[in-house]
Amino acid sequence: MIIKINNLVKRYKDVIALDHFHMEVEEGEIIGLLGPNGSGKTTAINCMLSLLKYDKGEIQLFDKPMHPDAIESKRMIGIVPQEVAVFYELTVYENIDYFCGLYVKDKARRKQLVEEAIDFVSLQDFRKFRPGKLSGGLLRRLNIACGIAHQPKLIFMDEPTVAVDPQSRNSILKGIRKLNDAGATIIYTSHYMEEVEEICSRIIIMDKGRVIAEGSNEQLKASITLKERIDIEQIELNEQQLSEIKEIANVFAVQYNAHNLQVKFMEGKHNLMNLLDYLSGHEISFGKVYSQLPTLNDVFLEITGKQLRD
Ligand SMILES: Nc1ncnc2c1ncn2[C@@H]1O[C@H](COP(=O)(O)OP(=O)(O)OP(=O)(O)O)[C@@H](O)[C@H]1O
Repeated sequence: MIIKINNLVKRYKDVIALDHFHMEVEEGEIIGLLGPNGSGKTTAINCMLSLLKYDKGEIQLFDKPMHPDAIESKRMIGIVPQEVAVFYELTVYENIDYFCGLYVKDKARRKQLVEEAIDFVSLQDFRKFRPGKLSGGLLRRLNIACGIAHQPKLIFMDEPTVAVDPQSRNSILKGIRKLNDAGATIIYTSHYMEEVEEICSRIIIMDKGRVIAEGSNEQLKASITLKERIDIEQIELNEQQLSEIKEIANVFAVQYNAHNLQVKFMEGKHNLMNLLDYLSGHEISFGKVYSQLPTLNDVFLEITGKQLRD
């Protein structure tokens, strides 16, 4: 087991940042830690890395208890922090070389690793640039190169795509898959559900310091009642029509305001057809119609009653 966490509790005075948090990670997984701002993702990572003291619980990395002096374990870990953490007076090459040098003392080996990291994040043309001259997306890529140059087995990435342009974001996500293909286990925190859906083999959803659901993207979506959501714009309905729509097969929730209708369906077939049949049978006119499958936001909403993102 690469990570095993039991009953982790972390308080900041009155705030419970982690409330009996648990997590188990096997080699080769890409785990998505998904939760709204303040749900405890960064605190969980910082506790795992022994950067933060915690009040209660056990943390094992690589089957050994984790503590601040666990040098052997730390050598096998790469960290890409949320805030870009590089030296502005060093060049791209020197930054990566510095971070790699914390773990790899052999100069020839390090040179090779630094070159590989530069290739990996496609910063070949910028190796002599200082960070101040790089765009936001390139800086993020440098941040990643600094975290992974020593070829760690376990990589923590804390919101690596915040504030990057779509092109850099795609290249970061592609890079994460490549690292995983090369054997790294990855813990990826985000509040962007689309990214987590795209790259994670398993997703752990957090709220208020607790794990509220976990599983693959498909398992999580299968676990909720909602299976299809139909939105209809520019529609005029009276109370009676609304209660009749509630009686259509598989409907379990109906919302209507400002001439917009949203109908939620549980498992079943022909939902759109049944709804449109009802509307045409009652000569009700309407504008655009959208049918959507559930998202991870729906999973979060059904469990907590609130949106994943504000
Ligand atoms: N140094 C600190 N002092 C006091 N409270 C803190 C501190 N760091 C975090 N918290 C609180 O702990 C809770 C968890 O915060 P944390 O940063 O771990 O969440 P997060 O899920 O990583 O959020 P974000 O997506 O915004 O980074 C929040 O209520 C936060 O306000």
